[in-house]
Amino acid sequence: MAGSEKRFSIGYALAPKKQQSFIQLSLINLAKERGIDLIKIDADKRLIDQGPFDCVLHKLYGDDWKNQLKEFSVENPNALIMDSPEAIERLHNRISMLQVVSELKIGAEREATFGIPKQIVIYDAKTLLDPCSWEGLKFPVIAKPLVADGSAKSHKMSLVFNRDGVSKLKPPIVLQEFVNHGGVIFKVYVAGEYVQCVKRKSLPDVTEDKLESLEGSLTFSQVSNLTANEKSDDKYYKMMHLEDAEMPPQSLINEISKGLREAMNLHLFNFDVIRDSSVGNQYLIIDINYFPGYAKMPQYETILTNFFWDILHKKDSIIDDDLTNEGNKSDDSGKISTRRRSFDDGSRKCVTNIVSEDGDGS
Ligand SMILES: Nc1ncnc2c1ncn2[C@@H]1O[C@H](COP(=O)(O)OP(=O)(O)OP(=O)(O)O)[C@@H](O)[C@H]1O
Ligand SMILES: O=P(O)(O)O[C@H]1[C@H](O)[C@H](O)[C@H](OP(=O)(O)O)[C@@H](OP(=O)(O)O)[C@@H]1O
Ligand SMILES: [Mg+2]
Ligand SMILES: [Mg+2]
Repeated sequence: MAGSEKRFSIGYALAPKKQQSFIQLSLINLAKERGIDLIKIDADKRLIDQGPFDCVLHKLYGDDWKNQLKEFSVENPNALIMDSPEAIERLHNRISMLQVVSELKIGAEREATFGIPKQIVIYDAKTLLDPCSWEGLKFPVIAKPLVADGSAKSHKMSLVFNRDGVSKLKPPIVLQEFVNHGGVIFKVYVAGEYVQCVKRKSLPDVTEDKLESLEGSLTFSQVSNLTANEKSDDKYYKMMHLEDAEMPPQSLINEISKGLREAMNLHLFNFDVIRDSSVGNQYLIIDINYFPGYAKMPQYETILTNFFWDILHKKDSIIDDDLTNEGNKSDDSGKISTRRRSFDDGSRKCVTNIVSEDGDGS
C-alpha cells in the first residue's frame, strides 16, 4: 500500500480466549499491509477515551458495554460498530434466533428446500411434565438451553430418546426434533459479502429401532466445534467420515447467507446446516452464532482482511443502512414452527468459497 494512502484503525474488544484465537499475528500483519491497524481496546479504560477508531469490532456483552458503545457512537457518528448489540441480541434466544430463517423471503427453486426443525419452547417444569405440551414432537429430540449467551451452560445439551429422558430436563429449554443427517454438519461462515462453507463432524444418526432400548437421554456440548484436523478421542468422532459428504448447493448457501445478513442486520456470523437424510435435498438450519471461530476457517486472514477493507471503504452506506434498518421483530412464543421454503437459482452475485474442511474446493 502506498505510504500516502489513508490508514484505517479497527479497535477490537474481545474476551481473552477469543482474542487469543482470533487476533493472530498473521491477521494483524496482513491487515497492516492493506492499511488497516488492529488495535486492542483497553478494558480498564472507557471506550470513549480511546481511539480514534474507524470501526469497533467486538464480542462483549452486558449493559455497561452496550452503553459504552452507544456513548462512543454518539461521539463518533462515522465509526462502524461490528456488530450492533441490538442485532446480536436476537441470537441470544434460540427461538428468535431461528425465527428469522422461517421469515426469509427467497425465490422458488425445484431442487431443494430449506427450513428449521420442528421445535417448541418450554418455560417451566409444570409444562415440561405435561405430555400434551410436547405431543407434537417426534423423538428423539434435542433439549437446548433457551438462552444462547456464550456461557458453557448455554452449550450444554441433551439428546432425549424417549419420554423417560424428559423429566430430567431443566427449563427454560427449546425441544428441537433431532433430524438424522448422516453425522456431518455444514458450518457456513459469513463475514459481510464473504461466505465459506466447511464440513464438521456431528452426532451420528439414531435409528428408530434403537429408540426404546436406549436410556432416556445423553448430554453433550459443542460436538461440532473441532475441525477435521483437531483430533478428539470422543467415540462419535472416530465414527464419522467427512470426506464422503457432498456439500450443499452453492446457490442455496448464497441465498441463505445473503438473506440472513440483510434480515438480521449482522455482518459477522455463522450458521449450522444439516441435510435431512430422510429427504435428501432438504436442508435445515439448526443454529446461528455471532462472531464464531473464524480462525478455524481455511485462509481466515485473507477473508477477514478483505471484509475489513470492504466495510471501511463502504462505511457511509453501511452506517446509513444501520440507521434505517428496522430488522425483523421476533418473539419466542411457544408455537411449533416448521416451514419448508425453496430458494432462488442463486444467480445473484455473492462471493462464496465452498471448501471442505481440509481447504480443497469441492
Ligand atoms: N435438530 C438437530 N438434529 C440433529 N442434530 C442436531 C440438531 N441440533 C443440534 N444438533 C447437533 O448438536 C450440535 C450442537 O447443536 P447447536 O449447534 O445448536 O449447539 P451450540 O451449542 O449452539 O453449538 P455451537 O458451538 O455451534 O454454537 C450440532 O452441531 C449438531 O451436531
Ligand atoms: O466451530 P464454530 O466456529 O462454530 O465455533 C464457535 C461457536 O459456533 C460459537 O460461535 C462460539 O461462541 P459462543 O456461542 O459465544 O460460545 C465460538 O466460541 P468463541 O470463543 O470462538 O467465541 C466458537 O468458536
Ligand atoms: Mg452450532
Ligand atoms: Mg451456537
